[in-house]
Amino acid sequence: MSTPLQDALGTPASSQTTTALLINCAIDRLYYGDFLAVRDSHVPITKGTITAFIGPSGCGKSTVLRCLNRMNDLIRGFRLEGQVLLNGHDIYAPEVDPVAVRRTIGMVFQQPNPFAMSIAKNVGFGLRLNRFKGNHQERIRESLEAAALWDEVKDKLHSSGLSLSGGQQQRLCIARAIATRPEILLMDEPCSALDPIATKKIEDLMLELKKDYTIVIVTHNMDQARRVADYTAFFYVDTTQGGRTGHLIEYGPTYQLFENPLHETTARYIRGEFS
Ligand SMILES: Nc1ncnc2c1ncn2[C@@H]1O[C@H](COP(=O)(O)OP(=O)(O)OP(=O)(O)O)[C@@H](O)[C@H]1O
Repeated sequence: MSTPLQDALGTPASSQTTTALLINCAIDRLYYGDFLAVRDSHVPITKGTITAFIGPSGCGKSTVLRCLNRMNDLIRGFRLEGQVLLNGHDIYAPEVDPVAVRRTIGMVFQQPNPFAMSIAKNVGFGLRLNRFKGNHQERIRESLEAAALWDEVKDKLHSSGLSLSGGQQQRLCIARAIATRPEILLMDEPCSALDPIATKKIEDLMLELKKDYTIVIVTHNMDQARRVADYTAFFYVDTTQGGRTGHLIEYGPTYQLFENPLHETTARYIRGEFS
């Protein structure tokens, strides 16, 4: 199902990458119209790991996440100064089709958003869109199994996706996102609409999926970042002087960032002194 472009994006440009560095996100300045939303945020994403973006509201976590698969392109006035390299290839290069980027880098949103169609059709949606030549039923089953949902829905594959609980709907959306076998999964606060039991299931699922996918998650929940993330990036926006531009304060292995942060602002955030 891959296109030549996808093949190119998936192939490391030999001299530019190490095997572990999958995405090199180097945002110098990012604008929505005249508004400078994010500055100076360089974040590496390592293959086969979970990276968490944390920080107070408005610091640019979701904006930076959406840069990784060009979802911001859909927002009027969006402009990026910088580069996002996937396997050493600039995903913002003029010849790159953003749709192909999004095929390689899937996304799951804060609110579970199944389509108003059957469970099976939800998961098979991207397969139909991409004219997948393989066995659809088999791929749908594999994806539901990988999303830890198969046992709960195998007898009602033709029921509406909207008939599932919130946690099941979110796992359905994960199954839909992985059905086309992206390389990377972006998750924007995937548990914020879920209860603690459903949240635990999604966290367990993330740890399982990390064997096959590289995951980047935005979370407000610092305990969640500690539980699931190998690496954490802390963003901050200092609004006290009327500023509203978010930027990266520090990035590192999760245990290091939480146990021994380099910056006082990080330490204060982790101690819960502001949110
Ligand atoms: N579509 C948009 N158009 C204009 N400005 C936007 C848009 N989306 C976000 N912004 C602005 O960009 C800045 C960063 O927003 P973003 O949603 O990325 O932050 P965040 O850290 O994810 O916040 P939260 O934790 O509240 O979701 C904010 O000032 C926000 O108002």
